[in-house]
Order: sequence, then C-alpha cells, then structure tokens
Amino acid sequence: MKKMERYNLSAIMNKILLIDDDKSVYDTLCVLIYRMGCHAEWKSTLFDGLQAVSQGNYDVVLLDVQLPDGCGLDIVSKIQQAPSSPEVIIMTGFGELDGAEMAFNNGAWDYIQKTGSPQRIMLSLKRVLEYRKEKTQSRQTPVALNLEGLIGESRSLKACYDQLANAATGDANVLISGETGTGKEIFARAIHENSRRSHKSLVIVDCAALPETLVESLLFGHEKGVYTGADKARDGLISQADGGTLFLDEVGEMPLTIQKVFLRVLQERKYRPVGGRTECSSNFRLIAATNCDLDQMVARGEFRNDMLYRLRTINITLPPLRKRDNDAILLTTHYLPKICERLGIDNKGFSPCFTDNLKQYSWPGNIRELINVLETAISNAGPEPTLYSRHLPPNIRLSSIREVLKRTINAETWKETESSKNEISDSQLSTFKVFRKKASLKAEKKYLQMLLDDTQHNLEKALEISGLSRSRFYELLKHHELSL
Ligand SMILES: Nc1ncnc2c1ncn2[C@@H]1O[C@H](COP(=O)(O)OP(=O)(O)OP(=O)(O)O)[C@@H](O)[C@H]1O
Repeated sequence: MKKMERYNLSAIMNKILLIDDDKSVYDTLCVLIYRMGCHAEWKSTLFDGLQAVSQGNYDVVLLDVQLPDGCGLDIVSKIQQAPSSPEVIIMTGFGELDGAEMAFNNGAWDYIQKTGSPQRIMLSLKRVLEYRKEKTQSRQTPVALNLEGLIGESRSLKACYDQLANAATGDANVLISGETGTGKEIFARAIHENSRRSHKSLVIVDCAALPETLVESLLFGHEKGVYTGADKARDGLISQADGGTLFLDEVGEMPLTIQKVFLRVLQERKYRPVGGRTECSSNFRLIAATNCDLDQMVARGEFRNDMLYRLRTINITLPPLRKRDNDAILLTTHYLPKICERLGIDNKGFSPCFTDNLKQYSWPGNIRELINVLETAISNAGPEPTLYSRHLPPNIRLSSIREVLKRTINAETWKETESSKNEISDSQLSTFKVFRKKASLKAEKKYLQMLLDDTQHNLEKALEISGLSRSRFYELLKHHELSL
C-alpha cells in the first residue's frame, strides 16, 4: 500500500530540470524545489540538457545562459518543442536588456539574475507552475474552435489560434496586426464566428475607403431631412453591429477627426446620428485590423494614443507567410483543387521543384499573393496535369535562383578568403579591379549554369527569366564555354 502511495505521488509531482554548469546552484535550488513538493534533476551542458528534455516529462527548465557548449538563449524554442512543452526560466549571471529581449522573443517565461535571492527564482517557479496547472485544466475542458478555412500548422500560427480562442470567449476589443494578405480579415471572421455573438452580424468597415465627408453619416446614421436627398432616416454601421461585431479594417487610415468622435463611442457604446437629438446605444464587440505600425503613427502624431490604447486590449500579430514553416505547401494543397474547380478544369498535381520554389520565395504579399501565383501557374500549365517550377511567374523563379546564388557565392567567397589567406604568403595580391573582374566572371558562370539547369536548357525560358537578349546570351555561353 505504501509503495502504491509513493508511486502515485511521484506521478503527479512537477518535474524541474536545471541546466547549469555550476553544481553549487543546483545544490542550493534542489533543496528549495523539493520543499515545494517538486522533483529536480540537473544537467551541466546544452547537449545533455536537450537530450534529457526530449526524453523526460519536465514541466519547467531552469536554464543558464553561458554553458560550456553554447548559449542557453539559443535553445529556448527547442526546449519548448519537446513533448511535454516545458516552460523555460532563464537564469543569468549578468542581466542584460538585449538578453532579456531575446529570451522573451524566444518564448521564455522569465529572465532572472542568479546573483539575486534564490527566493526570486522560487517565486517565478511557483507562478509558472500555477499557470501550467490552469493551462492543463482549461485543456481538459476544450472549447471546440471552428477554424474552417484557416489553413496552417506552423508554430507561429498555432500561437495565434490560441489567442483567437481566448479572444472568442470574451468581449474585449481586439487589434489584429500583420503584413498585407496575412489573413487579418479571415481571423476577424473566425473570432466572430466562434464568439457568442455569431448569430448576429459581423459589420465590416473599410476605414481606407471611408469618404471623409460622409464618414459620420455612414458610421452613425442620419435623421430624415439633414441633407438634400436624405428623404428618410438611415441606420449607420454602428447601429447595424448591435449585438454583433464591428470590424474596423485598415484602422490606421481612420481620419484623426473621426478617431476623436469614435473614441467616445468605444468608451460608452453610445452615439448620436447626424442631425439626431437623442443618443442611441449599440452593444457591439470591436475588432480592428492594421498593417501599419500604429505605435510609430502615434509617435508621428498620425494616430491617437488613447484610441490605440483602447483598441488593443487583446493584440494578435499574424506572422508573415515566410515565417510559417511549411504552411505555404499546406495552403497550396488546399487552394489548388478549389481554383481548378472554379476554373472548371481537372485538379493538378505539383512537382518537388515547384514546392522548392514556393518555399524559397519571401512572399511579400503573403497568402493573397500565393493564391494569385497558383492561379497564374495553373493558367501557364494549360492542359498539363502537373505544375513544375517553369509554370511559376519569372519573378518567383528568379528570386529562388537569387537565393541559391547568394548562398553559393557566400560559400565561395568564404572559400576564396580562406584560400587567398594561403596565397598571400607566396604571391602578391592583385589590384582590386582585377580581383573584382575575376569574382564577377565566376558569378556570371555560376548564374548561367543554374539558369540552364533550371530551364532544362530551354532557350526561350532562359531568355524570359534572365532578361538577356538572344545574341548576348549566346555570347556569354561561348565566353564561359557552356552549351545550350
Ligand atoms: N490561414 C489562412 N488559410 C487559408 N486562407 C487564408 C489564410 N490567411 C489568409 N487567407 C486567404 O488569403 C487572402 C487574404 O486574406 P485577408 O484578406 O484576410 O488578409 P488581410 O491580412 O486582411 O489583407 P489586407 O491587409 O491586404 O487587407 C484571402 O483570400 C484569405 O481567404
């Protein structure tokens, strides 16, 4: 019986791993950790620590910054990817703002100076364990989130799904930021659809398209006869959002004069229609979206600070597509059949060279650009059943060639620097002009080789991508002893 009790206890005990090369820190902390009713283990290097984390079921990792085999800050996200997703508390010998910023950006729970009292570490540990307990409990009663139409499994996007779930359970104002085409509107819709207001309207206001002279009338409505042509009273968008959600898209474009009026509406959910004598109220939930840096706009006097403060009770920042791991491919798999269906053609497959290009491109227009590019590729492919990189628009293929070239040239410059170090001893350095000429010839040849490989020696394609004239292209091939 006793044995059984002990077994049960250890099963529910929180497990803490300390990664620190100073054993005395472990000796001090492990007593306190055991007193808290937790189990402590110790590793002295990043390598051993990561190995332990990948196998053990730890709740928290206390991580030193300077370790014999590297910097602790570099492995915070790797630790969190372990099966038990442990929280990380950084313990540093020297507190530095840069280090703290990097730690928090990487997802650390806290950043503590080791030289302070061990109680400070214990307090942080206690808080993080409480947080984990709450997190586990809320997971046990999961809210069924409807993410229909939202594609992506990257870590950065999943963190946004968590925020979406949190926003959907309440009524707080939400500000969604992110580059153009990252899905701010589709996220706003998902928050509304998952909220208790989903049976009422989601009213979308495109602040960039609001005509300044009619803005108040559009938002607040107007009474009969206030304008020539206003032959009857009309509800504004705020009234239409009563009981539902008001979505202010491109909120950075809202004129300052309107921000002033709108701020009062935000605070009191009350407004006065143009020409009206009495105030009306509207119980709406506000979501706003922007691709501007509103903090910078506030600093330049282009956006009201009090408005921004109100808007971002919950702040969701959508990551750009280039920072979403494999999501571009998942989106491609999702959108290809839809586009083909819309065009009334058979679905198409895609080759590895096609996805390689998609992965290497930086997608400044994000998901919207990806959808457009897929449409172009489908149309370029005509009746062919499979999409290859040659079906992609030239700018995407070029940018991927540029990436590979950059990497190759960097590697070669490094090799050259290394070998030139040896050459310097027995030969004179050439002039800069000669050196530059040699380097550019080498890069030229590399480019041509890649162009030929990528286009499978197709002349027309090579000319299209390179922008070279036919005669210049032949001249270059001859010069570098390459053949088509
Ligand atoms: N995660 C996603 N899964 C599937 N489709 C997405 C996703 N994110 C965005 N999209 C699609 O990409 C397109 C652009 O999305 P959306 O209009 O929501 O972006 P946005 O950030 O509001 O853009 P903008 O700032 O230019 O207004 C839409 O067709 C949308 O359906």
